[in-house]
Formats: sequence, C-alpha cells, structure tokens
Amino acid sequence: MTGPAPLKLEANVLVMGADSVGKSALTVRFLTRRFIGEYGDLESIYSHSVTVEGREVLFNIWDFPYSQEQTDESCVEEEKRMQWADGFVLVYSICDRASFNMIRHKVQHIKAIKEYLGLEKLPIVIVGNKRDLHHRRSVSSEEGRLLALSMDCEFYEVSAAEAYHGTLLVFHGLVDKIKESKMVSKKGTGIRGIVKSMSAVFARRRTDSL
Ligand SMILES: Nc1nc2c(ncn2[C@@H]2O[C@H](COP(=O)(O)OP(=O)(O)OP(=O)(O)O)[C@@H](O)[C@H]2O)c(=O)[nH]1
Repeated sequence: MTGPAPLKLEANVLVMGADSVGKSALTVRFLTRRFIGEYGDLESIYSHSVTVEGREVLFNIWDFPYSQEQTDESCVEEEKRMQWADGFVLVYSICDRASFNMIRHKVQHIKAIKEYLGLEKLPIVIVGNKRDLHHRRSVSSEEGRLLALSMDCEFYEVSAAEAYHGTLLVFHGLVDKIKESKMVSKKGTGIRGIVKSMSAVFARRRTDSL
C-alpha cells in the first residue's frame, strides 16, 4: 500500500552577494543547466518546480545585489526581502576578497532579522564562486569553510561557469535545511504567495511615491 504523496514544498530563496560575484550565473545554471556568460543587471525573481529526493519543490528564487547605498529605504526593503525568504544563498567570488569580507556581516544581519522566528538552524548556504579562476584566487577554501563553520552555515565552492553539479548541490543542500526548518509551508502557495510577498516589499515604495 502506498501512502499519500508528500506535500509540495515551497521554498523562497534569496541569492545575495556583492556585484559581479556570479549570483545570476549560479541561479541560471541551477534553473537551466546553462552558463550564458552575461546576464545584465536586472533584479529578478524566478519560479521553478524541481523534484528533490522524490518531493516536488517550488523554488521562488530572488537574485539581488547588496544595497549599494545604505539609505533608510534600502535597509527597510532589504529587511522585507529577508523576511520573505525561507533560505539564503550568500555568494562571494574566490577572486574578490571584499565580496568575502561582506559575508559575515550579512549572516549576522539575517540572523538578527530572523531571530523572532526562534528557528534553531537558519537555512543559509555560503558559496565561493568562480573556482575555475584558481590563478586569481584571493580567498582560500579553508577560509570559506572556517567562516561557514563559525557562522553555523553550509559551505560550497563552485564554478557556475564550469559545472552544473556544484550548483545543484548548493540548492539541494539548502532545501534540506529548509525542510528541517519548516516541514509544511504555512505561507500562500504559488503565484499568490509571490504576489503577496512582492506587494509587501514594494508597498512602501508605492506609498512614498503618492
Ligand atoms: N570565470 C567565471 N566567471 C563567472 C563565473 N560566474 C559568473 N562569472 C562571470 O562573472 C560576471 C558576473 O556574473 P553575474 O552572474 O552577472 O554576477 P552577479 O553577481 O549576478 O552580478 P550583478 O547583477 O552585477 O550583481 C559575468 O561576466 C559572468 O560571466 C564563474 O564561475 N567563473
């Protein structure tokens, strides 16, 4: 006798990182298996269903750079996005130390925002991208691993340019953590959930422009 099919899991994922570290490359590689080289600078949200260990997962992936200017408005918007997310992929480039140095602060920020949820383990994955550019490396694998360990996060080093498998591990690893933190999604499902979340994020902007 077979039991009921497991519930579909909805995972809102925020991909964050400094400029040009490969956030779009990583996201597009996961969603399409392809590396297309140039991605423009559009902030984007993608929805895509994937089967992970026999369970259907609807990923809503939001790829956006850290706010350049720390205005009150940009801070509020960033916090709303963090609230929307069930899990985080924090990307740095192994060739860009400044992008690595920002990670610790971002993890602390996310933890502060999510603290009220009382989750034991926040689903956060730290990713060192551009592993293929080893001749230009300025952050060692060890440093990345130690940072992740000290912040209680998962860690992967990948090359979005060279391989699909690494990005697959990143997103599947994150889903495992999200599953642990919420067995059943209590949020709105499908496009309604996204529209609700997007409306929340942009409500302030609309109000301000009236
Ligand atoms: N060699 C190499 N180049 C990469 C890799 N991932 C991304 N790139 C390149 O790095 C550049 C930036 O990639 P994006 O994916 O646009 O980076 P992003 O973080 O989304 O950039 P912003 O939208 O500006 O914040 C592009 O020229 C990519 O082709 C990688 O793994 N290896």
